[in-house]
Amino acid sequence: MEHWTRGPTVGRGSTATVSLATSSDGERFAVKSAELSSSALLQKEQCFLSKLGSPHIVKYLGYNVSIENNKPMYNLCMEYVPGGTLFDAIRRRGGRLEEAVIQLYTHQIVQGLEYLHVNKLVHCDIKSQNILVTGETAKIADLGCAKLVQGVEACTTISGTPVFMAPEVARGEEQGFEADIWALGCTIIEMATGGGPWPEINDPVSALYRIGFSGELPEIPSQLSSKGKDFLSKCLMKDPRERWTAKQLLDHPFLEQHLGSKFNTEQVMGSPISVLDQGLWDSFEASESPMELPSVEGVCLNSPTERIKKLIGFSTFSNVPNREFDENWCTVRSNIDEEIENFVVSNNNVVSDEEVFAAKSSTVASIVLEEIESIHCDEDLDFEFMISNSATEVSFVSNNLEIESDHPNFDFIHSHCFASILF
Ligand SMILES: Nc1ncnc2c1ncn2[C@@H]1O[C@H](COP(=O)(O)OP(=O)(O)OP(=O)(O)O)[C@@H](O)[C@H]1O
Repeated sequence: MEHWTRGPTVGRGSTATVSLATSSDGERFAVKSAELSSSALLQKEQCFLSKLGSPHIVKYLGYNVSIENNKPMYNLCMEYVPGGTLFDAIRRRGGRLEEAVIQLYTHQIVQGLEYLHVNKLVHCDIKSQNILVTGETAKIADLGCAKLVQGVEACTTISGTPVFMAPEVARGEEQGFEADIWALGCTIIEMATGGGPWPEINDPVSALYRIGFSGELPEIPSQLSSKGKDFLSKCLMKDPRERWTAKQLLDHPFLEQHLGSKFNTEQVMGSPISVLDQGLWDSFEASESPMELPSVEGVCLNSPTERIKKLIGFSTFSNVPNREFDENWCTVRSNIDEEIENFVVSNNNVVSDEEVFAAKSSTVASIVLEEIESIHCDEDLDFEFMISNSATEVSFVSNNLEIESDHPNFDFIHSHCFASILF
């Protein structure tokens, strides 16, 4: 993906802009771009997408770094899906989809989810705005919030969109595969009604309390067939252990029956319209558990992680840590033979007090560990974790979760980085 030309913008999210692009041999594709300095989520998405291959997940084509307007841009290239999002399609269709179309799209989303879950990935942000459609095809997109589940433990960091969160996620307990199934249920409600699962709630904090603690369930749309209602009820089981898995849902009679797909694709397609700019429906990424609730105005929230990400800034991404910048590096632990992945964070302007040090270590650790887990899930690899003595740079190489060191800030690193303690 070296030679291509950026075309018109086709979509904007909170973290990136998506453009239509043309390769040197005339192929059209989509490029999701963010400034390199703030592309951590996009890079994480690249790591996930590059490992996946399913007709129900948007297809990865490559990535590169370009310089545009004197700024380095990180570009994730993927197939272009001309119909836009399912959210757009619902609006174009007059605010609701007929059951044959709901069934068709649901079937494909469940197939995509089953594929992700078999690969130990939780999408964490299933909603109509993250499903791309074209004619009779639906594909899961936007893996920016996705997480790799290791072993039987569900993720304890929480991401996603408040109104689509499952009760256990809203309570900040865990976010496993079951949470994607709940969000699928909410997406079916969107398709059937044109609205969200909790139409009467209009702020994220109320949504989280209601979902997590009221014991209520979203209303099942009355116009759905009995099979459709039953399918939805299996997605919206309060107890995640009782919720059906994607694999089970694939055998549900709602997906088995062939309602036919003779709907007018013209109506579902058409040019994408802009998405609602509504905090309640926007995603946020990785607040720690126990969960910190979003601010009322806030979309992207005042979680400690977000605050600190902003504080430190991500100003360098390089295959070689910039150790010349600060000569006094401390290797916290290393058994490295070969460098596999490198992530460097630096900010010359930050005062290097203990708090900032801890914050930097923690932020980098959480991002990098997720990144690394996603890349090398089954391998035991060499690793290195280094900190400059002035605490202005942190460097990770490869993937070990343990730190053993006599470093004076070891306690900070250990407790703040690896025990998921809020700071
Ligand atoms: N492959 C694609 N083909 C066509 N349009 C796309 C494609 N990928 C994304 N888009 C458009 O770009 C928009 C933004 O993309 P995306 O949701 O991936 O960005 P984001 O910054 O991760 O969003 P979010 O705010 O949910 O984090 C989408 O809503 C969609 O309209």
